[in-house]
Amino acid sequence: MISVKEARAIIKEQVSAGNFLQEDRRILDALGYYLATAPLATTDVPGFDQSAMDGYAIRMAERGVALKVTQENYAGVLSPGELSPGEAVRIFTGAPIPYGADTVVVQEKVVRVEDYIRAEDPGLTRGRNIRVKGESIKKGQLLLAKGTRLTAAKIGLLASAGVDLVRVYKKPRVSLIVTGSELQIPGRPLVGSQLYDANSYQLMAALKTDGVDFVFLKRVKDDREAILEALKQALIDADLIILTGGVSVGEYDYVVQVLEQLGVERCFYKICQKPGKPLLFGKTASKFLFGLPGNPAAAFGCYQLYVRQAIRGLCGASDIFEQPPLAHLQEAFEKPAGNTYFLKGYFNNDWVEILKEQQSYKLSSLARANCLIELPSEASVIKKGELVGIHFLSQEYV
Ligand SMILES: Nc1nc2c(c(=O)[nH]1)N[C@H]1C(S)=C(S)[C@@H](COP(=O)(O)OP(=O)(O)OC[C@H]3O[C@@H](n4cnc5c(N)ncnc54)[C@H](O)[C@@H]3O)O[C@H]1N2
Ligand code: MOO
Repeated sequence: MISVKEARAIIKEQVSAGNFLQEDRRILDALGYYLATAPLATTDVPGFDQSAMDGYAIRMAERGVALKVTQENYAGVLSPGELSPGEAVRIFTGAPIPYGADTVVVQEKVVRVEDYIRAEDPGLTRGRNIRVKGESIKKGQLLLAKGTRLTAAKIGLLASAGVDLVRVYKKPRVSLIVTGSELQIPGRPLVGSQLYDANSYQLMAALKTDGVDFVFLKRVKDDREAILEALKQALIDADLIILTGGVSVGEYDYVVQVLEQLGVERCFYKICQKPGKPLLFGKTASKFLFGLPGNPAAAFGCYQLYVRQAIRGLCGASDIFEQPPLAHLQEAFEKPAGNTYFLKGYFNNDWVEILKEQQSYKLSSLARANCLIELPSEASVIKKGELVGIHFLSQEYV
């Protein structure tokens, strides 16, 4: 059995050595992807000197003088035109500054009588309300660093600088194999000692939340041949295989044996942690595999703590298994030293509460949780108010 720290180090090392395939994507199809090369601005932003306000373009030296409005510049106008002495140009936000003008006075600070205006803004200074060409971004400038994950705001930045294609790391295709002869699909009646399959649903949903687009799902009975066939197929279909159930020591727990038969190298099996002790991590030449324990809260916890980080790594993230944020523990907790505990928790305002019902078959507490609290292996008494690491669960925000 290995420690949590060792398990993290092994996954990080293996995943970082993975063969990262790249592809070009349109920026709108690249949300959540990691950049494989740094995109450069195709243009200056702004591309020309332009007005930041609705008002009048003037010469600063002619402030306070009656000026004839000779022209109107709106955003998108083809030519900026020219401003001669004694003139003003009616201008709108985003419109080009006419040659000869050096200042824009906002319309609220202008007195207009027919075709004449007078700028009455004592605070006006030269260059006011003008966005200068290239002030925000210079043509050829590096917009985002390699390894950056594309978010909505970053996609907006790329678009503003004229970038339409980006080179990103391909996301892994995932196969999810859910084992268990006792499993029934929600919506169908339970027979005998059947129970509803929660794992495939929670993991599919988590993968979706985490931006994994290609997931093949297969449910199989605790049958050696069926597991073998499902795994053979998964090794063809996917880059990452996630199995749930059948990783323990029971008579019907075939996963470990079948993996050996298929030549999957076992990187580790069993971690000094609770829950999720029987977690398995393996690899072939180009694929990775996790065997998650069947108990649903343990399976979900192992997904959040390990699989999700591996997926991030395979997507090109370099910051996997970073130190988790800290929170104050709301009440004291005692545990035996030697195992890392991951407790279902609720974080709020710098404090974290340990939820009732920590057993790994109980999902109502997991559904209330927004994080897992990490209590280190060596600790046996953790006092109220002590700082502990918290791992936020995959969540979508609206
Ligand atoms: N003698 C020992 N027994 C067990 C040990 C051990 O060390 N020695 N470890 C226990 C721990 S901890 C866990 S976790 C489980 C892991 O067992 P498996 O991964 O082999 O999982 P199963 O036996 O298939 O199932 C465990 C439990 O979870 C339920 N389950 C399974 N799949 C689903 C699903 N998709 N949706 C909902 N519930 C599911 C299953 O019915 C069982 O109740 O082993 C302990 N035993
Ligand atoms: O540790 Mo098991 O993974 O408790 O349910």
